[in-house]
Amino acid sequence: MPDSHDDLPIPLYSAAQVRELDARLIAAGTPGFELMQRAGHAAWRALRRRWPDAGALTVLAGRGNNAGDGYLVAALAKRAGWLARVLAVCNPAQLQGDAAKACDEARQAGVEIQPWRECARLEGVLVDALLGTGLSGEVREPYAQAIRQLNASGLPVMAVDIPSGLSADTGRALGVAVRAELTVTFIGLKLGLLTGDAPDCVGALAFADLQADPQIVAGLPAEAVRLAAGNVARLAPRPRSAHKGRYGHLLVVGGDRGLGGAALLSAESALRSGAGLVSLATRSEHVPAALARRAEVMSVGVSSANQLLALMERVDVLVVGPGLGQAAWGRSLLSAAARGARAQIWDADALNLLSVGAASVPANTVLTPHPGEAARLLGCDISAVQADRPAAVRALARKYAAVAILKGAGSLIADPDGRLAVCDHGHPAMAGAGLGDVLAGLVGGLLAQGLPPFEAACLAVWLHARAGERLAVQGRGLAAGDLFPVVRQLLEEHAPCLN
Ligand SMILES: NC(=O)C1=CN([C@@H]2O[C@H](COP(=O)(O)OP(=O)(O)OC[C@H]3O[C@@H](n4cnc5c(N)ncnc54)[C@H](OP(=O)(O)O)[C@@H]3O)[C@@H](O)[C@H]2O)[C@@H](O)CC1
Ligand SMILES: Nc1ncnc2c1ncn2[C@@H]1O[C@H](COP(=O)(O)OP(=O)(O)O)[C@@H](O)[C@H]1O
Ligand SMILES: [K+]
Repeated sequence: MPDSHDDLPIPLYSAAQVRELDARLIAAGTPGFELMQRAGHAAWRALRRRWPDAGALTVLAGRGNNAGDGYLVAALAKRAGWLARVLAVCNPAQLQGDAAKACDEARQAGVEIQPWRECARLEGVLVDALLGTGLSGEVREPYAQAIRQLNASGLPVMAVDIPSGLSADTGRALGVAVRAELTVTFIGLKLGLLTGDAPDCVGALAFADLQADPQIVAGLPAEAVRLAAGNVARLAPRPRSAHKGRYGHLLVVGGDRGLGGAALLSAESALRSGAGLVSLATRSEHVPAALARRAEVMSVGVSSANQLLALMERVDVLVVGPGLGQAAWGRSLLSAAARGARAQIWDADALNLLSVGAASVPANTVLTPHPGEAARLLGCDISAVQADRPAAVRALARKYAAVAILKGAGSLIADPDGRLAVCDHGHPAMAGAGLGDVLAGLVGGLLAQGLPPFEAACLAVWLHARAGERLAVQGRGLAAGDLFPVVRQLLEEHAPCLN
């Protein structure tokens, strides 16, 4: 399957940064209204490409420059012979600057402009030009009502720049947000288009650079990067003389009573990503099943911290937490693991124990919380994590001086130095048990093969999400273990084992 997001840029910006880009472009000689006209044209082109035969559109317009873009789309549609109407949530007499000019242009083109009412008739493709990057705070009335009406209409919706109500910084719906089928965004890709509530609001995402001078754009450091084939790390090809000792020895620690499968999934995932040697420290009663399922994994029963410490002497990387439980067994193994000077991945119950102070995080650790675990680690509730996922993952990385992966749609990876990456791949079919265990093993397998923690985390998240997408064509019911052959295949496509 081709990477359908390949045409999107890599850098991601906040709303303030996009405003700064606008200002720099204007200062360098491109008038604001010229940029708005380019935005109008880009949006109109995208709309016509997606709905060539619609023949009618209704623009819902607010009062800022986002509305200006919408008025210009209406003017272009009208001149192309479409039925084009604008429903104005803000009295056009109150529009200012470029937005007022755009409204005049729509009038001159013969566009019908009417005040928006709750009972207003909607027809054709709906163009959401209510709120753009100027949104601040929860959506107020009557905008909220207009958004609800648009969402309830059952008609196709194109969002201009960003679905109204969605925060360009966090991807959170500020009370309510438009659910678009297509979003056309301008100049810089906004971080909030890729995480949080965005996957349910943005629809297909198209990008238009508005012919912005690439040097001016490159002059502004981005807030984050979007993970893509071109910017995730590659494993080096293996020399013909390769031997397993060069690709790391990884030890998975976990699998208390009733939870044995989680640790085994992580171990198999590490094995399937190319780790040289994989061991599993688990409850003795799980060892026969582990050996039967994966004879390649050296499965050992451990009942004490000392046994684990002895095993740790021989390994390079630890994955601690899958199925670890929070009882005495898991606690003592976690505190033993925390004493080891090894690169580690802490997942699941290792994170839950960490949140209650049962251990402290060693250097070179990757934390892999889902939003519930992240909330416990940060001492807040899940809604606070989801309200600002970029801030939450950054806070975790800082608090624990570790690389942190905040999982869930639009997974984010942060390091303590402030690097931030976002993965807009993945699929809701991945919302099932064990997918996180596979990710933890994958990060570990890549660390074992020599990638640094942040690079290993980014590549693992990207491979995992891409594998989920490939499998999701078959629909729900994806079993975590289904990912192994697909991750292997993707890894080879991305970085072949041999030159
Ligand atoms: N040259 C350029 O810069 C280019 C910009 N471009 C376009 O401009 C867009 C940014 O335009 P912008 O900055 O005018 O803001 P925008 O999003 O239209 O809305 C601002 C208005 O919204 C209102 N409002 C705010 N919060 C609210 C709330 N919670 N609930 C309700 N209302 C709320 C607020 O109203 P007020 O509070 O003032 O009454 C304010 O007046 C950008 O997304 C892109 O589409 C392109 O044309 C390319 C060139
Ligand atoms: N809707 C979704 N879209 C994209 N990825 C998802 C979605 N739901 C779950 N995932 C991914 O699946 C994995 C689930 O991990 P986790 O919740 O820890 O599961 P478990 O603990 O059962 O292993 C994470 O990597 C997450 O990002
Ligand atoms: K909008």
